[in-house]
Amino acid sequence: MRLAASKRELRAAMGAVRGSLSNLDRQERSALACRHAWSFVEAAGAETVMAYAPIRSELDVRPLIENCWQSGRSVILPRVHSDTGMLSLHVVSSWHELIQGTYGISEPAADSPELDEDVRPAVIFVPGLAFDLRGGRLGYGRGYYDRLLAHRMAGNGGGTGEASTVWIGLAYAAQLIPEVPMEAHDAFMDFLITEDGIVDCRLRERDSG
Ligand SMILES: Nc1nc2c(c(=O)[nH]1)N(C=O)[C@@H](CNc1ccc(C(=O)N[C@@H](CCC(=O)O)C(=O)O)cc1)CN2
Ligand SMILES: Nc1ncnc2c1ncn2[C@@H]1O[C@H](COP(=O)(O)OP(=O)(O)OP(=O)(O)O)[C@@H](O)[C@H]1O
Repeated sequence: MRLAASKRELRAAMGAVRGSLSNLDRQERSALACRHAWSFVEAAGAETVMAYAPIRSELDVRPLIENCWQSGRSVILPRVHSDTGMLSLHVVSSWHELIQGTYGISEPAADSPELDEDVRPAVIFVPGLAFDLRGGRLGYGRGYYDRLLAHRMAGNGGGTGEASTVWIGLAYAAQLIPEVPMEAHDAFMDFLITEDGIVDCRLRERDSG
């Protein structure tokens, strides 16, 4: 399928772009992006924040996680279930609670209590290889976040009366591209945050497929 092939090529190209930033660049840009993200969390009054434990050259979100802990917010990290393709969500209160999991990602241990299905984080910070200004996202190609949206956050933003979760792509500005090829199942981000600031993607025209 053409779309799958172009996503595959884009993954390789954008992985190389992200990996070509120097360590110092990545550190400085991550710190700036985390500052923007932190002001978002505070302004939104978000008390439960889902993030990720960075791998490879992903934007280092750890300063944001530590800000959340210091301010008494709850931080949620996912655990990968590669057999089902699902993520379980767990509250984590220190780095010591994490173990080395699937794909080398630090994650809550198997005996860490799982959040109930109906608990929705106020915001979710999502890593990726590339994003566009409509909120399009390219990940590693296993569909974990797409499935999280489909199974756990169905009706997100759909006016079900429950507070909806805000999805935020967190990336270096170098990862922004004109258009990520999107399929029907792909999750759009509500906002993008980079070292340059915060972009609201919600009002941009989206057509997927
Ligand atoms: N830090 C971080 N945590 C995350 C994600 C992420 O992108 N970053 N995920 C976002 O979904 C989920 C994990 N998804 C992942 C999917 C594939 C690979 C990966 O390394 N794939 C290999 C291909 C080999 C294979 O597929 O078995 C690769 O890219 O080389 C890593 C994470 C949940 N946690
Ligand atoms: N809701 C869903 N239910 C079942 N399979 C899904 C769902 N969403 C996506 N998938 C499958 O997951 C695979 C990867 O999707 P995609 O290429 O969009 O991944 P990605 O968003 O780049 O990856 P990731 O979220 O792991 O970083 C596809 O084969 C797709 O069919």
